[in-house]
Amino acid sequence: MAVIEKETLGFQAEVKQLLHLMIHSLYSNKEIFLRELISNASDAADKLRFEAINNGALFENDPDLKITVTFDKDARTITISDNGIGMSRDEAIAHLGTIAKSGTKEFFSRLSGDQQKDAALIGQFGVGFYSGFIVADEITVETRRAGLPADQGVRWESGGQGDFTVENIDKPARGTDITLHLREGEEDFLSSWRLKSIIRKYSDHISLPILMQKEEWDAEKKENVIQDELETVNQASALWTRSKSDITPEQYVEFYKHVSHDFEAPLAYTHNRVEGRSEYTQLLYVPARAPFDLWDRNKRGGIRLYVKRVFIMDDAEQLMPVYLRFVKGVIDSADLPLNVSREILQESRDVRVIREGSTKRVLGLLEELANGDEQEQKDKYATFWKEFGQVLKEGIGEDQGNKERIAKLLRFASTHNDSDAQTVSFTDYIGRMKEGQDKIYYVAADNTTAARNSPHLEIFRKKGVEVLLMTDRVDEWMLSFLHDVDGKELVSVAKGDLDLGKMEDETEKKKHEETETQYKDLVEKMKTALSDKAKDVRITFRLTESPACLVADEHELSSNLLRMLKAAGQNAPDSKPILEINPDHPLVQRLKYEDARFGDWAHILFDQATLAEGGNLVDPASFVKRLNEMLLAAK
Ligand SMILES: Nc1ncnc2c1ncn2[C@@H]1O[C@H](COP(=O)(O)OP(=O)(O)OP(=O)(O)O)[C@@H](O)[C@H]1O
Repeated sequence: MAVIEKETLGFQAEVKQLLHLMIHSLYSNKEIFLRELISNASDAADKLRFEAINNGALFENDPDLKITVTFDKDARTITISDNGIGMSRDEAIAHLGTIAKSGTKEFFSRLSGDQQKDAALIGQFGVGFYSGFIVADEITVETRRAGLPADQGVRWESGGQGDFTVENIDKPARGTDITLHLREGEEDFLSSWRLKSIIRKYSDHISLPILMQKEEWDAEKKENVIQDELETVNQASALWTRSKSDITPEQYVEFYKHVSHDFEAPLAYTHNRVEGRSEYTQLLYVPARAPFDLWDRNKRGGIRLYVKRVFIMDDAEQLMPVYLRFVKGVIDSADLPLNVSREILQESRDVRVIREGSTKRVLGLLEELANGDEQEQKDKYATFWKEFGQVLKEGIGEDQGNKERIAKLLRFASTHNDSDAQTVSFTDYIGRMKEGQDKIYYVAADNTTAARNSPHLEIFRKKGVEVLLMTDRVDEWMLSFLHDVDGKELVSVAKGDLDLGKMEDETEKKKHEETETQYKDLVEKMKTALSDKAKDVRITFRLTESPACLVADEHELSSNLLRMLKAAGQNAPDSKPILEINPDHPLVQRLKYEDARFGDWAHILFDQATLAEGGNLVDPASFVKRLNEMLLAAK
């Protein structure tokens, strides 16, 4: 091949920013660099094993995959070597000079300059290879991609400032050696004991052997790494294949960090082997924090698929439904063929069985937290709900089979308390239902303040009936799939004719009928005056303080949903609302005797009701003009 000279290239701007931030905010947790580099080495071995399924020659007669960690006190270096897939020149430039991760833009936009907060964000984003620069002021990577000839090795070097160099070298052994030239003051790491204890702490779960030199080496040994002088410092078996009783909680946590690239411990996990019709092992985790790309529904995989312990793919999205896209972990199938592709996964019956089983497992895990008696479980569920509740709601529409289980996991803000936190479940609500109440009431609005101030709530407040506040964007979409819970119909307080069922007694009903007759003429007159705005006008008993409110017809989209659709630039059908007026309000009573200005009054009532529920007026200027005229007329 044509010899390419050594070239100097600049880091992508984001890499420079990340490096700077990392060095300044992760110094209190320096040792994680080793975990990150070992994690990459292990991934590189997984990738080689996978590619070798169809091309055994890639093993180059060296099939025993391993990671070796050595150090040199005099040269002040630590080297992490693997005989995994390695990198070509182009790959080294792309992978070690840019960040090609989803959520990158979001991550940078959230940085605040506050070191503590940013350190947490970096941890969440994942630092990977670049974390080497926390302890090193120079990193040399020597690598050769499996299958390329020995003269196509690559040396990548950088001081972690603005640029790096790449040049071709001879590298007889495939794989990657990463040498860290330690910064002044970091000599602590040049100790066999220290390195071993870090590896045991963070990387014991790695399924390949991690070898370390037993003691300090003299010059001769350094020249030629002698295998006999190396010892394996980890258990070197895939964690999920071990029996639960042999795995410590710390090991579960570290394994999570390896598969998820998260710095924080997970909220909960479930590990089990399924035998019978379908045979697989699952180790699934619920993270404690939403990733930056949670809302990217295309980037949804957190599951690594293995077949009989051989890594097959990352992000195996077919193994989890979209609404559980935050779940991370490993699924190891004994039934799938090793050469399984994403296309085959899509059609496979085995995959369907695994997805159904895993979904049930995750829902079970969430139920354990949600229904747990201990405070720790309650706190964890609250965290889960805050981070992932909105995504879980998608499941109501997407997973008919588990709809009832998911509904029980939902949490809402409610008029039962003054908090905006979503803590009330349907079960809580049903347990507090009033005598004679047979429906679950909710109000949908843009935010909890608007929801609480909705005039539609007045009668509910008066009667002491709880109303759930639906303020998340997905709520109304979700509710179009959820009509009842435990046989109790879900009813919007702003839709259809108000039906309080048995909560209204006979005397009340009779009184209402009489009032309706009294107001018949007024209602007709208003219908004519507002024919271009309102679909209908009617008397209501749902208001106690406000003169009027708008409601949507039973089967039409609510005005809140229409507003959201329009704001999102979607085609929303133009449907007129129904105006309901409160016969007990002095303004409405006065209208009975109004003649000259009747039309103006009617319009003002209608516009007011629109404003009260957070809507926009079609013709605000006319509203203001009418209002001013009224104010002037009032002496
Ligand atoms: N030892 C290695 N062998 C082969 N390729 C490697 C090795 N280390 C890193 N790479 C390549 O460099 C890429 C970038 O690594 P880096 O650790 O920065 O990110 P990552 O592993 O993709 O994700 P994260 O930052 O979340 O750890 C890897 O995806 C991989 O392609």
